Amino acid sequence: MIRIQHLTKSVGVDKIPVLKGISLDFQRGELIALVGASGSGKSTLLRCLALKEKWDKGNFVVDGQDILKDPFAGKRKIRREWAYLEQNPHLNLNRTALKNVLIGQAGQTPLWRMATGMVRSDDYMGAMDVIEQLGLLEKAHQKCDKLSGGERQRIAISRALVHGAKVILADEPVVGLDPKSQESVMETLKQLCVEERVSVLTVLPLELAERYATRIIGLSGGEFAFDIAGRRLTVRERNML
Ligand SMILES: Nc1ncnc2c1ncn2[C@@H]1O[C@H](COP(=O)(O)OP(=O)(O)OP(=O)(O)O)[C@@H](O)[C@H]1O
Repeated sequence: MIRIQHLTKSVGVDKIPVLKGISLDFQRGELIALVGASGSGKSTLLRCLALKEKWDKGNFVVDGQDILKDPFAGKRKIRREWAYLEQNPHLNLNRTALKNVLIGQAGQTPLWRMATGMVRSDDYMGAMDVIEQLGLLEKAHQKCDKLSGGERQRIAISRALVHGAKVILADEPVVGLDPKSQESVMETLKQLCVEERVSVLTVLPLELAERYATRIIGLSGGEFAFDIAGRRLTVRERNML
């Protein structure tokens, strides 16, 4: 289980508070959508959870391990087991989809492997299995510059899974994609939650949140406005954002 308690974060020289005491528990297999107005703190929350931003205060416990108490061990666990997906995934466009999946990102892979691109044959089989599971088998040997936005996002998801992600943090993973690609990325994330018990915490537009998420959290001014499961938002909740 993942437990976040009283996460606070302020930014800039004036120490403007962006997250004001966020507390959240979540379990394996949940697909949680974060919704909220621009500037409400959604990206900052994901970046704090990915340990890409320093927390001002708060507790962060994952599978019983206190992540902030021993920052070295904590960072290692989060880097190994949590994947942070950005709107435009960082892929090496001159390499094939398969190579991108195999080689991984900084922090997941030894530097020599990133530089040389050398991989073991066992790893090939595992990566191809995941690529097939995500419906991209025929694209595996294509260079990433030939892939669509949705395919690139699914390659980034494959890469996260091959490198052992148990939790995926995704910041607007479908922004700029056509409706069909949006659907394929969202179906992929949903399938991972149901079948592989991966947890996904993602910033989404409201309509996709209502369609795909098992839980919707509304953020307003750095605080949770609501946290609902198994239903659509009421008019009152929509007005809170
Ligand atoms: N490093 C920083 N320095 C100054 N202000 C920052 C910094 N990082 C974030 N902010 C401010 O904090 C607030 C929250 O930003 P954040 O990116 O988390 O919002 P968001 O909800 O993800 O917005 P959007 O939907 O527009 O991406 C914004 O007002 C932003 O300008």
